[in-house]
Amino acid sequence: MDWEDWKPLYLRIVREMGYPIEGDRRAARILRALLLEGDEYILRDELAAVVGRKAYVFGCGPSLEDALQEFDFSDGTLIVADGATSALLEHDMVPDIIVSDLDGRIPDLKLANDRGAFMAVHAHGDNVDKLTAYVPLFSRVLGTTQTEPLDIVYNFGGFTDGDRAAFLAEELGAREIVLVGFDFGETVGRWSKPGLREHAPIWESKRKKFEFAEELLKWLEKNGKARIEYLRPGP
Ligand SMILES: Nc1ncnc2c1ncn2[C@@H]1O[C@H](COP(=O)(O)OP(=O)(O)OP(=O)(O)O)[C@@H](O)[C@H]1O
Ligand SMILES: Nc1nc2c(c(=O)[nH]1)N=C(CO)CN2
Ligand SMILES: [Mg+2]
Repeated sequence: MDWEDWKPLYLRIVREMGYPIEGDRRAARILRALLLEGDEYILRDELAAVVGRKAYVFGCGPSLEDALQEFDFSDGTLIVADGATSALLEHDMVPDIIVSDLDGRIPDLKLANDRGAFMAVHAHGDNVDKLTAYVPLFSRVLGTTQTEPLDIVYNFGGFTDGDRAAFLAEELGAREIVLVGFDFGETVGRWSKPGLREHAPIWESKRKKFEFAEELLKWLEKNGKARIEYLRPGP
């Protein structure tokens, strides 16, 4: 997605969420500097080579666990939103790509990365401390931003880790995107935050994030090239 197409959506998000744009810009510059320092960064084409025609994108909704038990995912690229990494590892699956703003369980992200997963690490105004602490731990890292892209820090569109993972899949060539554990609704899945032991009732800022994520996925369905479907486990 071009920055010019993304910009109006982004401006609405920051206005409604109350994020200072300069904070997001600064985070992108810091991520860029960390990537250049560490020399473990990758470019778009290297990540595109990992994405097949069919991609499963795993969110952290409460249905994730049942879906992992019920379905077979061997015919597509496995792209996880952040904490969903831990759920896949518990099912002896290693994601191909982790899309994260680094608020998942870092030891699990690191384990999956050591086992071959590529990282798409997102910079925003509220995760600079996490970027600084954890980016140097990882290999094969592609940087993303939600403001203007920089040379090695990309903006494929998308806001939350989940919908951003779908935008990344589309941009890197997937033409069938299957969303797993994308329940949204009133309950935040337990994989969403390292501190959560159980699924939790939604809180206000998360509700706003879910609203944008759903809207953006509808936008992608309408304007993207990929067919998007939701996979839901049986009752
Ligand atoms: N019910 C749900 N509970 C949790 N995540 C969900 C749910 N439904 C869909 N998702 C998707 O799964 C993703 C999980 O990622 P993660 O929990 O790290 O959130 P995030 O985008 O980093 O937001 P936050 O900054 O609030 O943690 C979300 O971004 C969201 O798009
Ligand atoms: N500034 C800012 N940007 C974000 C944030 C956040 O908390 N602050 N959370 C995100 C993950 O959903 C994506 N983008
Ligand atoms: Mg996250």
